[in-house]
Amino acid sequence: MTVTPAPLPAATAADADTLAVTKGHGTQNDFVLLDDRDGALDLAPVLVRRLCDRRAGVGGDGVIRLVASELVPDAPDDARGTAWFMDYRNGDGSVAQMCGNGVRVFARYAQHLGLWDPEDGPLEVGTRAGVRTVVATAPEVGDGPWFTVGMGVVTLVGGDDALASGGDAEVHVGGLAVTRPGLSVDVGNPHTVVVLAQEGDLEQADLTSAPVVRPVPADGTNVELVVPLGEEHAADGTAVGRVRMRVHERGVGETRSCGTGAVAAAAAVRAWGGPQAPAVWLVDVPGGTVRVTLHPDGRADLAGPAVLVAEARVDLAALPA
Ligand SMILES: N[C@@H](CCC[C@H](N)C(=O)O)C(=O)O
Repeated sequence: MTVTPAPLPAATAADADTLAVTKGHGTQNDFVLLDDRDGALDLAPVLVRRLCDRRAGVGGDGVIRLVASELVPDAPDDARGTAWFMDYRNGDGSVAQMCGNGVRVFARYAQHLGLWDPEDGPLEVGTRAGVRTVVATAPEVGDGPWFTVGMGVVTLVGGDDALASGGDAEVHVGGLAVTRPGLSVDVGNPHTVVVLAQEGDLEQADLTSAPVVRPVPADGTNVELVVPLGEEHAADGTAVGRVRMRVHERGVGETRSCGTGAVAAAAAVRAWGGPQAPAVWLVDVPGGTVRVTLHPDGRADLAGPAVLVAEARVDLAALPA
C-alpha cells in the first residue's frame, strides 16, 4: 500500500452516519484502525463488536484507536508523556492492556497518517501497559515492512518456584487427552504458555473454545500452545531458537498470531531450556513468523511485519444490531 496521508482529517473521522476506518494486520492478526486523534469518538463495546464482525462488519480480531495520550483518562503516568496512545480493544469489546502485533500496525498507521517518520527516530507509543518504543527495521521473513518494538520487561509470574515445578497452572486443551502444565507470563497482559510434546499435538488441539486454566486467572488469560523446533545459527553465529505456536486469545478466540503471546512463548521456552538456551527466537504462527529477542535485564524486543490493506467509510446504520 502506498504511503499517502489519509484523506480525512481526524475531526471528520466520524460524522453522524459514517466512520472512516483503515484495515491492517501483523502476521494476519487483524485490526480495524480508527484515527481519533482529538478523542471525539465514543468507542462503546457494542461498536467494537459490530466493527469486528467478520460477516456483517469490517472484520478483525480487535479495534485500535489512535488518540492523543493526554485525552486518555486511564493512561498510565508514563504513557501520558507520549504524543499518541494505542487504545486497544479485543473483538468482544473488552479492553486489553497491550497488543504486540497491534503496536507495530499502530506505528505503520501513524506513519501513514503523517504523524511519524521513522527517519526522525523511534515512535514512543502510549499503551495501558506503559510506553512501547517502535523503530522501522529490515524485513526478515515474508511481507514487509517490518518494525521492532521494545516490549518492556517480561515476567514469569510464579518465579523460580513455578519453573522448578514445571509450571504454575494446569491447562486442559480441547482435543488433547491430558491436562498439561502451563507457565504464567506477564507481557503487560496475561499469558499462559503450554509446551506440547510434538507438532501433531499442535494440529490436534481444538481451540474453538478456550482452554480451561486452573487456577482460574482473575482477569482471564491468553493461552499459547508451543512446540520447540530446535536451534539454528544465524550468519554471524548467533544461536536462534525456533518454536511453532498456536494461540487462543482472551476476548477473541483463536487468532492467526499474537505478538505478546510470541514474547511469552519465547520467554517460557527459554526459561524451561535453562541458561544455555538461545536469547533470540523465531516464532512461527499460522499467519507468519515473528522474531523475539530476550535481553539479560528481562526486557524483550518483538520484530515483525505490519501491513495496511484498505481504507473505507463504514455506514454505521448498516452494521449488525
Ligand atoms: N493479539 C495481541 C494481543 C491482544 C490482546 C489480548 N487478546 C488480551 O486480551 O490480552 C498481540 O499481538 O499481542
